[in-house]
Amino acid sequence: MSVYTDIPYVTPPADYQFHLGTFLADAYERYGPVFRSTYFEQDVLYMIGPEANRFVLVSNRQKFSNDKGWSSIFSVSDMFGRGLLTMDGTEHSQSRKMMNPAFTVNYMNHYLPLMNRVIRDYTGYWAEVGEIDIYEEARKITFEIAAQAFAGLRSETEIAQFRELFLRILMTPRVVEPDEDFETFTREQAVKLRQLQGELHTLLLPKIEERRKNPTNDLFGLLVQARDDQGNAMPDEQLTAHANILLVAGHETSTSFISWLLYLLVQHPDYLERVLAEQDALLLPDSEPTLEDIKRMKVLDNALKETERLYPPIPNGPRGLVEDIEFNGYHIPAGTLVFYAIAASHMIGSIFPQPTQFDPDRFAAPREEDKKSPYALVGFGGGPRMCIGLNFAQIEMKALLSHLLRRYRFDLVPGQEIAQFYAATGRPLNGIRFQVSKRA
Ligand code: HEM
Repeated sequence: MSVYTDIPYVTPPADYQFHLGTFLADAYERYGPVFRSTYFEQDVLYMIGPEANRFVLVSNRQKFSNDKGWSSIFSVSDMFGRGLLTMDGTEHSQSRKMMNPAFTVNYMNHYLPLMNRVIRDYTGYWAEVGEIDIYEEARKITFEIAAQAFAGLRSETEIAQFRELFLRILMTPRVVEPDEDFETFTREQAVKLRQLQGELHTLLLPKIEERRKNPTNDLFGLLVQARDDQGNAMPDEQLTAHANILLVAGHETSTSFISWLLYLLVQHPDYLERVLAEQDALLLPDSEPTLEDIKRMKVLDNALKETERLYPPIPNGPRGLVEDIEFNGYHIPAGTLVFYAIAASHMIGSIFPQPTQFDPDRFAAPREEDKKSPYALVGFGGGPRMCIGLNFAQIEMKALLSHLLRRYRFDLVPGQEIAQFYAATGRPLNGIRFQVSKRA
């Protein structure tokens, strides 16, 4: 058994945040499924490929802490409190059990009318505007849907206030403190953050009170009524932290995903034709998709999977190791910061041939490349901690694309520099601009 320091160290190129997946997949070909590197000036251990993903997400998952991953490198708990993404152990499994019923496919019938309404309100005028940045526009839509669905906010003023507070929290810069070797918040910033969190909490408290008096069956209502195995309700702080984390995890990721999905379809007109044929067969031009329609959109489904593979909004799943492990002949000590590498796993040529090519049919029978290698496609994570918002996100994205593609024609505005940039999440760095006209 080799020791930790024997694990190869791979120096990232200066522009690695622009081609994280291919850079790491090349290193995987040279060094195998485990190597050390640096991300955001912090030492990390990459674990790559289906076996590594299964090891982290399923077979040895108790030895990996989400909180020591997400909160140590990206300060998620400092910014938004402890929600599902950053909990561990029993605290996590109890909360997840309480929330699961609000995220099943069939429960999506509760959210679909809201999604359709927000989509229609925000996109109805696009042909008149003529040019849009899909990243900017999709963010407005996903934020509004998430604020209404997860935090019960209704009025424009409340949602605007909420968005403003969120942005101020997300924009609080982290620095490298003299006594630390990684980025963190200064004491002053920590005080400011607590104040902003207090304001978020104050905004949500009346929503909690309303739901205590008059139970509702939206997600926030279900959380307010939920009881753990001992019959205890969640404290207010816990309820707001959950709502905040759902909003953070839920809108940024979908915004980036929608932008790349539209971009890829417009760049591949032959496949777009097939998506349009499917839409026209299922729906009239002005009708709104039902859950049953959405479940039947198989051609669009495969385009979603290919977008997940090529542009996963979360490039790595960070974990703090809480027990020593042995992996691939190495002894890895507790305390190591591990990334299970999502974007890189998707670029392994022996699993996904010609991995940089857009080819949604790789997911159709008989090829089904993802099914032949379980845990190779992990854009939504995997195992018991797989993204709880998977159904919500997929239905929201398919409803939006269905709405847009049946009504509009999209052409890329020429001369733009289009690039994916990865930090904690990925996004098209300069947005993606389209000319929009009514579909003939
Ligand atoms: C395209 C959209 C989305 C993508 C690509 C995505 C991706 C992911 C990934 C990769 C994970 C696992 C992270 C890890 O293992 O460390 C995750 C977890 C999570 N996601 Fe999503 N997500 C999306 C949408 C959403 C939505 C809409 C919600 C809102 C409900 C959401 C809420 C969460 C939560 C709460 C977790 C933590 C689950 C747990 O640990 O039990 N996500 N997501």
